[in-house]
Amino acid sequence: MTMIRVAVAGPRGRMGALAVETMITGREFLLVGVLDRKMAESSNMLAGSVPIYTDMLTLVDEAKPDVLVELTSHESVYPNTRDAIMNGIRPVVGTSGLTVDQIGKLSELSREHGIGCILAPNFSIGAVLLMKFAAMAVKYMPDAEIIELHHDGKKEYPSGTASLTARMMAEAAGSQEGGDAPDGRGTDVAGIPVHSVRLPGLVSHQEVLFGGEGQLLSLRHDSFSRQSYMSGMVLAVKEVMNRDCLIDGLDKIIG
Ligand SMILES: NC(=O)C1=CN([C@@H]2O[C@H](COP(=O)(O)OP(=O)(O)OC[C@H]3O[C@@H](n4cnc5c(N)ncnc54)[C@H](OP(=O)(O)O)[C@@H]3O)[C@@H](O)[C@H]2O)C=CC1
Ligand SMILES: O=C(O)C1=N[C@H](C(=O)O)C[C@H](O)C1
Repeated sequence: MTMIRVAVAGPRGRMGALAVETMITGREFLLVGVLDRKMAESSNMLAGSVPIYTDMLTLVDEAKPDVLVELTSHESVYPNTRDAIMNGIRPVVGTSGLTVDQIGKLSELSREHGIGCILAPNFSIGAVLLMKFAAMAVKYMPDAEIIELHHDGKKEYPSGTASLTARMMAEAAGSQEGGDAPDGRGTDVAGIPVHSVRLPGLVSHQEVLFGGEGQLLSLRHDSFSRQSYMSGMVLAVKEVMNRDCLIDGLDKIIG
């Protein structure tokens, strides 16, 4: 069996640490390096044998990964993903915060280089299904708002999941222009108000509410543990090897 050579960016983070564990234990994968801008002073190895790199070019030259699992921050995700594609490494991007414009540029770059890239703002199957159900429901109940609720350590808002959900809903409703959400009531994403809650005790939760005359439809997904993301991540790392362009969302992979 040929193993997929994987590198993880952001290995000290909540998600990155779990991704490292998953890639080390997965029999199909070989974790060949991690990208960490603040290398530990005491060691240049993670788990005793995985090299820690502080820059992408050295990682590319020395570790030769097939895939980069990107789990850093909204500031680093675009340059890391761009540099990976330009160096022939297939990115699997879990990090939130890419703008529509950046996604467009990455898509072009990916096609130009014939390098697969998967953007997966949420790796959990339940959240992906919620997005698909929301896109289905909005055609019949167009008055909708999104509430995303996360742990208080989350820096960015709205969440990547809520942003993709709103974009999928707008596309399904044929209203990609946006700009309809009233000022002061959440963030307008593609015309859909998104409300962001950050509280201790929460992990990751999302509700999409659809209002109609005398009725309310609520679609909700809860991740109680980050383990909920790992099977989707494994799927994306395998799947990106077979792609030659950018895929925006795991929903396009699960069909
Ligand atoms: N797709 C999905 O299913 C999920 C996605 N996420 C997303 O993943 C991202 C990370 O989340 P989480 O792990 O909770 O965040 P954390 O803040 O816990 O971890 C992010 C890590 O990335 C590091 N980092 C930042 N910039 C760089 C860089 N340029 N190179 C290397 N490392 C860097 C940070 O370290 P430092 O700043 O100290 O250098 C930190 O250790 C977020 O955008 C979040 O929304 C989270 C959960 C699920
Ligand atoms: O930061 C998190 O925790 C999460 N981030 C992703 C997002 O921004 O949607 C995915 C999930 O919601 C957890």
